[in-house]
Amino acid sequence: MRRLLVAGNWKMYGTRQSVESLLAGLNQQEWPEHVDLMIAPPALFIQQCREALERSPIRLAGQSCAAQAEPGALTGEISPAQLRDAGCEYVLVGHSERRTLFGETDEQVRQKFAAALACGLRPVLCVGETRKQRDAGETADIVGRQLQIVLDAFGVGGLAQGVVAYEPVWAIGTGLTATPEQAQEVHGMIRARLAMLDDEQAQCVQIVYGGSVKADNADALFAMPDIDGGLVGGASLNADDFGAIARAAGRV
Ligand SMILES: O=C[C@H](O)COP(=O)(O)O
Repeated sequence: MRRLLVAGNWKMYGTRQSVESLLAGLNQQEWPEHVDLMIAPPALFIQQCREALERSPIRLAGQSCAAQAEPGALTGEISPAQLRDAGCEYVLVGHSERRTLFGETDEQVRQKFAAALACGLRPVLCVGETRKQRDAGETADIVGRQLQIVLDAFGVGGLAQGVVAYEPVWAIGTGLTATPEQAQEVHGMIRARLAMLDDEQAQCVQIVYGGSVKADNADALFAMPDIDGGLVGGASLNADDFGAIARAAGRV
């Protein structure tokens, strides 16, 4: 039986003060047992989060990382080794905002996935199609290609050391959530694709959904057989909402 993961991606939001009050709110929540919890704050706040969440089940993640594990002259980058050293256990790779706004390629995503694994981090591989691609019936091809680049290098076993996050780009930050059925269709397709290569490992891979997950749609999404939790953006900036989403995962 797979555990569910509820992950918060704070993106480029927060000040020291707002983070302090968000962390205080998170520490007042009742967290469900048997659910993995993680937040990805801006790197500047990782230390602050680590200290405040010392006694919390919430684990930490980087929002991205450099494509190499070794130190180097890469101004502005953060290596996966540095994230690990700072107390992170996860790192997002290939978030659609990195792909579309910063031009990250599949090859760079593969390198980041590799570098994260080499440093003992669990990479969260983000995949998903745009509205235009969905309307053109290309969802399976796009998501399949984004997965394949990692599968070619590491197989299903390598992917199982991380997490897959299906995030339809058209549902991110738009309030337009994929219906549970739409999301399940893609999650099921991903699982089937992995199962063709290695059924045993495929059943172990956590596939989480991201795209306007809220307290009031989380139950329906998490009830789907191949939706193993959520990658939550906007709603993770409110401690009560994030807590409610985590408790929805606890009810599965
Ligand atoms: O990483 C999180 C996703 O981009 C979803 O963001 P959202 O919940 O604000 O739509």
